[in-house]
Amino acid sequence: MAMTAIRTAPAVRDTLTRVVRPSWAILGALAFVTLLGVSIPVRWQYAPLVVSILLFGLPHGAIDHLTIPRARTHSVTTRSLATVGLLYLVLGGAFVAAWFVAPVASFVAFILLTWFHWGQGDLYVLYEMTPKTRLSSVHRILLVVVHGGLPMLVPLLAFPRIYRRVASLLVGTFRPGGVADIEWLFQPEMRLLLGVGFFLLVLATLALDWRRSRSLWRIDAVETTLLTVYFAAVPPILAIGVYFCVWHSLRHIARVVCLDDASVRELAEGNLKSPLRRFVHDATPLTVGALVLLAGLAVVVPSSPATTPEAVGLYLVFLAALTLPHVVVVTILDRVQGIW
Ligand SMILES: CC1=C(/C=C/C(C)=C/C=C/C(C)=C/C=C/C=C(C)/C=C/C=C(C)/C=C/C2=C(C)CCCC2(C)C)C(C)(C)CCC1
Ligand SMILES: [Fe+2]
Repeated sequence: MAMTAIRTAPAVRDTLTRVVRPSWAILGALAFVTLLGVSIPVRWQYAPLVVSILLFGLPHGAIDHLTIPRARTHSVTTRSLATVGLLYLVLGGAFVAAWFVAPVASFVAFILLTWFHWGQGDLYVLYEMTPKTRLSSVHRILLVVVHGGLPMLVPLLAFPRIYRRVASLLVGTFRPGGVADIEWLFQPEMRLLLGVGFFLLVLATLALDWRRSRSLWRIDAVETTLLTVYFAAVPPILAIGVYFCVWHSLRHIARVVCLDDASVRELAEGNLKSPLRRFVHDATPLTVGALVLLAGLAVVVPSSPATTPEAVGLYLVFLAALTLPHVVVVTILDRVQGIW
């Protein structure tokens, strides 16, 4: 069985620790106040997703065109830029077309793709935080399945009605009432089956962690428990919005910032400003480019959004289209960095 361990500079690990700890604190605090009975008005629950358009969320993918050359320490050329542009055009365009033709299947594909992608993001962080640990491929796959499954599956188990409403919003933009095709997914028997199966996978993963490395086990147990409680307690639209910004996107931004040697040096000296300024400089043009495309999508969909939930639904469809090429870039990055 293939075993992998990646090499990590201590400065990279320190940078990741700096973003991992606040993400634990923020999600933990939100879960805690929710469990105390504090409820956030529904209108405000959309705020983190709206904020993610400019902060963390959209920008985290807006440097995809620079990521692979940097990871390979090659220079960025017109050809490398054109390749990423074409990747986005073909895969992103195909996914948008798929929403028009088969909205229900596209929704399910979006959930499964996000499941993989958010899991792969966490796998990288676990590797970096425990750099001498070698993991079998089965163990890596289980970590991806569990970490991606926590945000995608726990809300389905805990808040099936809201999950269904979001599904209906996304699918309904293209085919009103189409969500009826996946009614079975929200039934108690199905959720019980998925919940039990997932719980067994969590136990198997933690058992493998324990055998392989106590520090991996500690971090994984903390993250798994935290994310389970968080997604079981916090209303899903709010929970996913905050997670997307301060967990997934922030970790990815830290990862790509650390591909730049000058930034790593500055971070080691405690200089956070310059690497951050460079990131904003690199990510701004294509964040703006993506916003223009989002505005274009709002015009061509069959029912243009008229309310905040509908606008957020359309933004999620847009993210789905960006996710496919983004996942290809991150998967190549995983390969270059020796995760797979
Ligand atoms: C480079 C480039 C560009 C840009 C790009 C970008 C900017 C990217 C980004 C990317 C991104 C930014 C991505 C993202 C992703 C995201 C995601 C993946 C999400 C998901 C989510 C979900 C799936 C959710 C859902 C839900 C809710 C919300 C609630 C309830 C429950 C549920 C779960 C259903 C352009 C095109 C301009 C051009 C070409 C090149
Ligand atoms: Fe991502």
